[in-house]
Amino acid sequence: MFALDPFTVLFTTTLTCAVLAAAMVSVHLSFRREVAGVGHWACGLAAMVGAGVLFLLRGKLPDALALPVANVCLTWGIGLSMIGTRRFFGEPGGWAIFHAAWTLELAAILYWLLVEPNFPHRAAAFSFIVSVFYLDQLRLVWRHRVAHFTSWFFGALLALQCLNTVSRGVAALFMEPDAANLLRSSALANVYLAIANFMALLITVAFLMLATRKLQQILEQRSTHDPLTGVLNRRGFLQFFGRVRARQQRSDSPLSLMAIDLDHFKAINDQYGHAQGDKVLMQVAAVIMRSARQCDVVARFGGEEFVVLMPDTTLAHAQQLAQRIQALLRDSLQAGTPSCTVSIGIAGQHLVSESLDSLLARADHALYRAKANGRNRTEIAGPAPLAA
Ligand SMILES: Nc1nc2c(ncn2[C@@H]2O[C@H](COP(=O)(O)OP(=O)(O)OP(=O)(O)O)[C@@H](O)[C@H]2O)c(=O)[nH]1
Repeated sequence: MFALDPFTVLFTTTLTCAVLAAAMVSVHLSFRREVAGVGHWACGLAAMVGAGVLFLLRGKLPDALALPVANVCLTWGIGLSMIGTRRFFGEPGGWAIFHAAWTLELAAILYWLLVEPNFPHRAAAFSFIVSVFYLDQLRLVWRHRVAHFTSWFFGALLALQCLNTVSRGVAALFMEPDAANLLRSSALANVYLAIANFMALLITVAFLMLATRKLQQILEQRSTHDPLTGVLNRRGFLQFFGRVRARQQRSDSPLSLMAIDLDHFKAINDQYGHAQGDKVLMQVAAVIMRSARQCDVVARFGGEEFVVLMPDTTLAHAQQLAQRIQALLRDSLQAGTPSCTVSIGIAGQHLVSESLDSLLARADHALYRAKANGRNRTEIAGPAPLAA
């Protein structure tokens, strides 16, 4: 049977936790607004380092002091990672469980260390208490599960760790008294130590993988969306256009494109200020989104111009949508918000070979006509020249 030296394992685990805590602090400082919960994880790891140091100093400090403080630090560490995971998934609370757990742990250790010394009961109490933290995180991962490796990896590790701690608690209560004592080289203590050592590393890495994936999704979203209105930007629009175009070429269905421009927007900015102008832009974007169907692609092409790509849509249907946007904009004016109208140009793609540039140019041309003809109106573009 292989035997692990408990002190060496404890030392490497403590060192690993310290390195991971530093990594978490760095991630937290760089992306605290984008990814929540990393700061709690960093504090949790720091608490675990404190616990590790105290366990390593056993013999040099009185047990009556070192053991209760080390156990409470460890409970804080695991509890804080639970709070961090909750924050990550956007769930508030968890502090009631956290405070109840560490107070219970402190009471249990003081009682079974000083009043009625009993190591198995101490080990069982700690194991069952921290299992609650792992179970809670497992519940969160299940509730927010996504079909991605990181989600399953984190969940599987939490389940394994939960099983590991519960088994140690059960073993402490029902097997020979020293079976769960990590400082004796029993088979169970070896297995528990080996798993717990890797888990501290793996669970933290799994959480970092979740955080990195979230960050990647946020950055992707930022590179393809307009930050003010939340609709697609030009880059995001081009990506969608490629997909819509491929589908359309297969089905040979009609496709329409609408260019929308706010009327006299400069006057709104000048009269009410830039902040009010921004609010108007957001309101117009919301109205367009509300009017469009789920399959339509809405984008802001900079300034006060929006574009809507409508797959499977004839010019007649696109015109109805334009009317709906103008009516909704009239009705949705809020008290205190400057009134605003839009001019719209629509182009229908008759030739599948017509390029996006040509389609946009025709819609823009129709839009200029709408402006020239008095604004707050819709104009339809003429057919594409055959060369396009
Ligand atoms: N508040 C705000 N204003 C913007 C933004 N982007 C562009 N603008 C302003 O939009 C205005 C556009 O003015 P113009 O191109 O003259 O158009 P307009 O006043 O709407 O006139 P017409 O289009 O002819 O009806 C400028 O004053 C820009 O400063 C933005 O993100 N927020």
